Amino acid sequence: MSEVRRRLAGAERLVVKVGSSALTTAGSGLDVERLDSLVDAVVGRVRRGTQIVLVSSGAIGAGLAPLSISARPRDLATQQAAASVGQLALAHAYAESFGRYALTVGQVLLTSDDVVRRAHYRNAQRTFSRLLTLGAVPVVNENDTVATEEIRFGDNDRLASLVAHLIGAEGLILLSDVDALYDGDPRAGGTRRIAEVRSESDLAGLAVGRSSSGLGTGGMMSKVAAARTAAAAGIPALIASAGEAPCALGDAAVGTAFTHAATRMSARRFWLGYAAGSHGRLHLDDGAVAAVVGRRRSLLAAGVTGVDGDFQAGDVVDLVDPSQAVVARGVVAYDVTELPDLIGRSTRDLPPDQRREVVHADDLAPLPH
Ligand SMILES: Nc1ncnc2c1ncn2[C@@H]1O[C@H](COP(=O)(O)OP(=O)(O)O)[C@@H](O)[C@H]1O
Ligand SMILES: N[C@@H](CCC(=O)OP(=O)(O)O)C(=O)O
Repeated sequence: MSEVRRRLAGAERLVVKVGSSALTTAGSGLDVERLDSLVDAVVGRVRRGTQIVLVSSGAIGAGLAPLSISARPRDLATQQAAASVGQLALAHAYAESFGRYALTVGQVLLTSDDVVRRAHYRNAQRTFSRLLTLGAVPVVNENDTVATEEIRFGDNDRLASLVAHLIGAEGLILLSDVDALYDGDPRAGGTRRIAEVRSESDLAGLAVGRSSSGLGTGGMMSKVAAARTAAAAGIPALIASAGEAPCALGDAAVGTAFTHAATRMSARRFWLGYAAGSHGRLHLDDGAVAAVVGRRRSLLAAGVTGVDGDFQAGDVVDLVDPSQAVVARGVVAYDVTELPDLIGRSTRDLPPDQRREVVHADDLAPLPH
C-alpha cells in the first residue's frame, strides 16, 4: 500500500466531503438510505478515534422535490430557495442518522468571507475546534441562501479543501458517484482509472469534465482542483465513491490517492494561494517568473510587462507568466493606477519613493502548474 494511503488510513483528523450526486436523485430528492450508509461509515471511523468534519452538499437537490421543481434550477434565486428548504431536510436527516449512534451533529454554514477574511477564519477555526473537542460531528455546507454570485464558493470540493487546511486535517476524502479519477470521462467508455497522482505530471493529458448527474456542480474538475490544493498544502487526498465509503474511510485502498507535499504550507501562504480572492493580474516576463517562482525572490517593477484589474496597494493579485498561466499570487504594494509608469523600469531608474518591490517575497505564494 502506498504511503499516502497509509497516512489517510491512520489520520487522526479528516475532512470527508460528499457530493449531491451521491445523496440525492433528480425527482425524488434526498436519499435517506444512502445518507445512512455514509453515516455508518463515518461513525465506523469516529469510533476508531478519528475526528471527522463532514462537508455535505445536497441542499439544493434535497429542496427541489418539496418545492415541486423537477430539474436543478439555473438561476440563483431559485437555487437559494431550494437550498433553504433542502438544508433543513439535510440537517434533520444527519441529526437523525448520527442519532442512531447517540452522536450529536453541529451545523456549520460558511460563506467565502469566513475563510477569506483572516478574523473570520480564526473564528471558524475556534468553532470547529470546540465542536470536535465536545465530541460533536460538524456538518458543513456553503451558506447558499445568503451567498451572492460574487462571494459564492460555488463548489463544495473547494470549500472542503479550505476547511481541511483550516482545521489542520491530516487527510481529505472526496466522495462522489464515481469510484475514481479516470483519464477521460468514464461515461465515454474505454477510459483508464488513475490510482495514484504523485505529481503534476500524472495529471498531464487527462480529460477531466463536468458532472454527469445534473445535480453536482463542479464535476471531476473541481474535485481534482480541491485534491491538488490540499496536496500542495501538505494534506493527502482521496477521490472515491460514496458507495465505497467504508473502505475509503477504512484502509483507503480504493479510489485515486493524491500524494501530499512534504511540508505543510503556512496559514498565510495557504490563504494567499487558495483562499483569498484575486483583484487583478500582473503579467511577468520569463526572467521575473524564474526569480519569483524558482528562486522565491520579490517581484520588481522591471519584470512586469502589464497589469489589469482594479486593485489597490494591499490587495491580493494573480501573477501570470507569458503564456497567461497563473504562477503565483501575492499582495501588491501599489495601486493599479501607479504601476503603468513603473513597470519595465529598473529599480535605480525609479523615483526614490517608488523603489519598493511590486510584491515582496514574504507576500508571495507560488502555485503549482
Ligand atoms: N476524468 C473523469 N474521471 C471521473 N469522472 C469524471 C471525469 N470527467 C467527468 N467526470 C464526471 O464527474 C462526475 C462527478 O462530479 P459531480 O457530479 O459534480 O459529483 P458530486 O456531486 O459528487 O460533486 C462523475 O459522475 C463523472 O461522470
Ligand atoms: N451547496 C450546494 C452544493 C454545491 C456543490 O458543490 O455541489 P457538489 O458538486 O454536488 O458537491 C448544495 O448543498 O446543494
